[in-house]
Amino acid sequence: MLKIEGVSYTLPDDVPLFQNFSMTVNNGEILGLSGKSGIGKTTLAKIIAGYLRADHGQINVQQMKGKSHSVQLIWQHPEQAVNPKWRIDKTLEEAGVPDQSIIKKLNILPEWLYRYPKQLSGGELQRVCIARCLLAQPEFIIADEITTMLDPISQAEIFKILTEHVQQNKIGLVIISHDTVLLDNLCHKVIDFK
Ligand SMILES: Nc1ncnc2c1ncn2[C@@H]1O[C@H](COP(=O)(O)OP(=O)(O)OP(=O)(O)O)[C@@H](O)[C@H]1O
Repeated sequence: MLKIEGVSYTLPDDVPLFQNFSMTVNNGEILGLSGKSGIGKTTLAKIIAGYLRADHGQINVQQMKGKSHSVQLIWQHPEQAVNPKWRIDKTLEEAGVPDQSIIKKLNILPEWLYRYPKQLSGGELQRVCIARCLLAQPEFIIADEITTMLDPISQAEIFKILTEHVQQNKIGLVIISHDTVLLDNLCHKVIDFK
């Protein structure tokens, strides 16, 4: 279980962004998080994944597998989430267990492995980032507007793969999106972050 309790965050210029936010994500649960632009969804995602520290409150992960990187964030902009000097094979090797079934499921072509990130399209690179996340065998995944650069068919494919994988592996998934229809279709529960 991932428990977020009473989390508050203040921006560097002393403006409070959000206060006393709580939510719980169970293993195998798919939870949607919507809310207007600039309200703080990405900031909350960074706090949950450990990239930012909250002013107050707690993030508790009750681990089933006891792994150190139990919460993984999939970023909105994949080109900002990878080392531009590493070829794709190195990025994937660093992630963890080299599970070829995940690479295949995400349609990552063998020829991509020897390229650098800028030699892939945004959508192709996002598939690599999703594979990297799954290879790390997280217990919880935060997917922050991960398909904004994809056409509707690719978007549906990506979410089908991701939601099937999390259900099969009892991973908790938080999908952050402005697309409330998408969230209603995919999630067990949707929270309006306001
Ligand atoms: N380092 C920073 N310094 C100052 N303000 C920041 C910083 N990072 C984010 N902000 C501000 O915090 C607010 C929340 O940003 P955040 O990216 O979390 O919003 P969001 O809800 O994810 O938005 P969107 O839906 O547009 O992606 C925004 O107004 C943004 O300008």
